[in-house]
Amino acid sequence: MAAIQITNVEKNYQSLRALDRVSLSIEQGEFFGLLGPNGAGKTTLISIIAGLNRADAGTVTIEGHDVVTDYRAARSRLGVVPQELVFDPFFSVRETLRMQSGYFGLKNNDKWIDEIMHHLDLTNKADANMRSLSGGMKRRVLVAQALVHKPPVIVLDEPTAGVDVELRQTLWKFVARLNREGHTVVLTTHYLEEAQALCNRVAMLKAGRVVALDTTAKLIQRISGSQLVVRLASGQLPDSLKPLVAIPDQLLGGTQFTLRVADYNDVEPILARLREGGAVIEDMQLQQADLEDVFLQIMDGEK
Ligand SMILES: Nc1ncnc2c1ncn2[C@@H]1O[C@H](COP(=O)(O)OP(=O)(O)OP(=O)(O)O)[C@@H](O)[C@H]1O
Repeated sequence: MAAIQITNVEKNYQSLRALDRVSLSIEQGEFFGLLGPNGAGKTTLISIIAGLNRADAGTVTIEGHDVVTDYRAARSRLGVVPQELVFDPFFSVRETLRMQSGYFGLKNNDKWIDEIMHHLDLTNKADANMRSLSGGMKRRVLVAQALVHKPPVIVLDEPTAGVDVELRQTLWKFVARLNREGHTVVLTTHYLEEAQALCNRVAMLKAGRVVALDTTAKLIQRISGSQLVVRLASGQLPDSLKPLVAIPDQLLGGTQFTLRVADYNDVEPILARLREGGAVIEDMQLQQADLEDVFLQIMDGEK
């Protein structure tokens, strides 16, 4: 049984099609990345998964339970870390987590609450009022809140947007551990190096449609070989090299170009052509392709 089964989900906001027949099957134990540029539909999809928003068509099930017709069973299997920070400012961290436990009918949950607070480095803030916490601390509580009922499926909507390196590391360590212990994790993020490091499989959304779905490794393999990034001090990229440009937007007038190369042997002829064309190189680097390159290519509609 899939952890999350999304079948032909559609969502319209007036004339805007935010989700266009999205189908995804996320298996139990996966660490799954949902990627896409601003406005692609990620948050809309997550809020439908969480039962906070209704699809116009299609279905979503969590471990077999429909999020609309079997809401309570679906919701109890799901922990959602939303993008926005919304709290009652008058409660302490511990009270907030106890209340959330109560919502799921859990009375004596302090042992697990203590454990979550420990892993998220919140223990010394347990009795602090929510309103006294910094934004990053509030975000930790948001994560803790999503986990109070030990949900088998955890969905994180941009949990590291604007948070410091320390929280990112604390958070990923904990989430990776939960994943190793068998929890399914679905993540949206704009930090593609994070997605690359953590997710075994990735879906890319663009304008409400799934435009790529594969293992992270296979997506990266789609970009064969390496990339030569050259920055020109003067001159222009000769026409003969333009077909090698991996990121078409760079042809719109920049001085930096990312060129596809199979291996080191390709580099010297490229440099020769640049010199013949009168270009002067300011800087160059040979890089392995990564998820960000794949993302840019797919979003540019090249592949
Ligand atoms: N309540 C709403 N009313 C009208 N349009 C909406 C509403 N919520 C979202 N949209 C639109 O639906 C589209 C998808 O938005 P969504 O927030 O799901 O994108 P996203 O991929 O999460 O973007 P981001 O990366 O910026 O968070 C956008 O064009 C957005 O403007």
